[in-house]
Amino acid sequence: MSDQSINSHSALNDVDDRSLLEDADGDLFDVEQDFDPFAELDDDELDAMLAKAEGGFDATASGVPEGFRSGFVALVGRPNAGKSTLLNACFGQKVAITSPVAQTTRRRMRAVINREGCQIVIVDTPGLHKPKDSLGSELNKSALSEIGDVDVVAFLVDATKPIGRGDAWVAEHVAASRATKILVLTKADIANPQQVTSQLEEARKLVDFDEELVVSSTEGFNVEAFVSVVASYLPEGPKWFPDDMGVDASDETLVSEFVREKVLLHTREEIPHAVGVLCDGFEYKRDLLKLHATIYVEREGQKGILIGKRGEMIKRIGIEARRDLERIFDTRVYLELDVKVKQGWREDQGQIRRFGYSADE
Ligand SMILES: Nc1nc2c(ncn2[C@@H]2O[C@H](COP(=O)(O)OP(=O)(O)OP(=O)(O)O)[C@@H](O)[C@H]2O)c(=O)[nH]1
Repeated sequence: MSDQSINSHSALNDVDDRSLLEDADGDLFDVEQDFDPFAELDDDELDAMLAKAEGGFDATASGVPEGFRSGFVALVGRPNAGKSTLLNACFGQKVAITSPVAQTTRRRMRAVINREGCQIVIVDTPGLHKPKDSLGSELNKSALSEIGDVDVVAFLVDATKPIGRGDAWVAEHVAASRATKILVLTKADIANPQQVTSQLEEARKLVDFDEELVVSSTEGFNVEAFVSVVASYLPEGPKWFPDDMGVDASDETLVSEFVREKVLLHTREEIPHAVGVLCDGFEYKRDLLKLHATIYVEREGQKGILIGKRGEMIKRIGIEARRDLERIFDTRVYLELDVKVKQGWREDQGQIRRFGYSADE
């Protein structure tokens, strides 16, 4: 479907739509966040997992080739280090949203990647930072909880930004982990050789790394090398997930995240941080996927900016989000957006949870 035909049908583009303009003080919706990593396993796989937990993995019994490796790697680092971009590059498709805005990632996302002889679950975490509100504390909690729970921790450091106190603080947590530690210097394509050398030297002072790699996720440089290095440190084990497992985000989560990414890309200053998105309508009608999402901001002024002059901003956000969603769901998409005000939601644990941004998700 062309933009023109979507334009002519979607209420998204109808800025006189009352729902876009009315004041909103209703409660947020509950989001379904019910990913159960074990729900997909059959009895044999569960048995193999239990055997492993009890101290032994029998490759023959589990049906995977001798020497097959599987496990979890967490990507951690400061906001903007390039964690989500590396996850997308390893996965081979954009599933985690990315933007130049710090703290883009608010939900831990796990993506299953399969390569010859191994299955790796890559865990993207929110950037670790000094929290300014309850939302920030939740994001840190979520990222830190992963460090203690995986086989490998990849500490991502931006090659172009001098290592500072923030990195040192992240490094303390990485150093304390019992997992294998890999230093990943990111954005090699825009760093000069001196930056790379000095960043590596500085990072080595922070943690005793088992391995180090310089990568460019956007250029695909050393992405497969990263996968191979991670795989070499994983324990022998079964395929925990079916090959087509993909990511642990629900369809509704992907919708709300891709809408939020477009908000981050097109707005400035406080708006990106004040925005929370919920997908509250998801319905297939023959070959059309009908979606509805509500964008929550904290103040009336922010709502006005988001809608824009004659609705141009919200229209742009909707068109770009729809394009991504058509690619992800491989079908035509009809997307409606509302903008509502929810004052002070970033200090409200209940709302943070309903958006799916809490550490317990
Ligand atoms: N040139 C270049 N830019 C990159 C590379 N990796 C990431 N970026 C850019 O850096 C910015 C931040 O990338 P993200 O992947 O969103 O960073 P993140 O660590 O997930 O950020 P948070 O969600 O804030 O924790 C985006 O604008 C990316 O396009 C790279 O290899 N090269």
